[in-house]
Amino acid sequence: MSERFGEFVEVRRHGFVAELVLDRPKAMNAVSSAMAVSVGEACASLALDAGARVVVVSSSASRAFCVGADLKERNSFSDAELLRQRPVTRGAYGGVLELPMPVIAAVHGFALGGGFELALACDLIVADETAVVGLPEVSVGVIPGGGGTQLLPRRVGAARAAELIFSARRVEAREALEMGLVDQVVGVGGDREAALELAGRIAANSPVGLRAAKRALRVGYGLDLRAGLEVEDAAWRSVAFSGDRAEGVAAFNEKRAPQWPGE
Ligand SMILES: CCCCCCCCCCCCC[C@H](O)CC(=O)SCCNC(=O)CCNC(=O)[C@H](O)C(C)(C)COP(=O)(O)OP(=O)(O)OC[C@H]1O[C@@H](n2cnc3c(N)ncnc32)[C@H](O)[C@@H]1OP(=O)(O)O
Repeated sequence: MSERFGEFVEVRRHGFVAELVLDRPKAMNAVSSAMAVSVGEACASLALDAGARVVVVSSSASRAFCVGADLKERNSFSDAELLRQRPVTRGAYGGVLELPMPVIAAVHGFALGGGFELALACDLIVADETAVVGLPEVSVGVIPGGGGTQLLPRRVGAARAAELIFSARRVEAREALEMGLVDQVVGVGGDREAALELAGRIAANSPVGLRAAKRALRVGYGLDLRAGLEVEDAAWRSVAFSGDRAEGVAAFNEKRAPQWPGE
């Protein structure tokens, strides 16, 4: 089953895994205003989809995951149009970042600028050997505006994030893995399959638990330990009396696979 969101985004279902496909291959998924709107709409729909336990963000473009903001479109923008477009693209990136379930980016080819920021907004990044990532914005006179200045240091530390953003350099797959910019590197063309396989393994777990664990990880990160432990306690209490917990414990004791109620 699949659903289109505008011309450039498709959502496909694989059981409890939803795949959000960036589908503007002729422009290497350059993020135009229309595409940003569609990404935001698709995320708003997925956020309310209890059957989507895990989301994979993939690309139909052969050479790229996403090459960032559409510089051709932006070249035609007046200052007013650029400012008007900002909340639209914030909606797209915020939509990915705020998805309540685990999100995995499947990256091959170029993931640059806003394209890498979309991947950084995901929880995990699976790349193939062709992946080339980076935040080159200062080389075109801007700065990472899709969360990169905040998300990259959380992945690789302040100094490495500074080096990558200041130098605007691209990083190929193997070095990206060593630096922690991506979490897995697979053979050429294997990123989507590997991401869907990982998503399937994660989706076999409690959907209630997965969403609570993501909340604790996201909200607690960056807090001091005491405040972080309070966030974890609140997340624990949100699942302590859930149907999923009851089912999980019963299934373990009855030596059978759980059938998660998802509530
Ligand atoms: C996380 C939640 C928080 C929310 C906070 C707020 C959110 C706000 C959201 C803002 C959006 C993000 C903004 C972002 O930070 C800013 C940017 O992304 S700036 C752009 C960054 N990207 C780049 O700099 C990449 C530019 N492209 C290249 O470097 C090269 O094209 C390439 C990708 C390395 C490929 O090089 P080549 O193989 O040599 O091929 P070509 O260069 O000839 O390109 C082929 C063809 O594609 C066109 N193209 C490539 N990139 C873009 C692009 N970014 N936009 C538009 N078009 C692009 C290129 O022009 C060629 O076209 P042709 O000449 O064939 O017509």
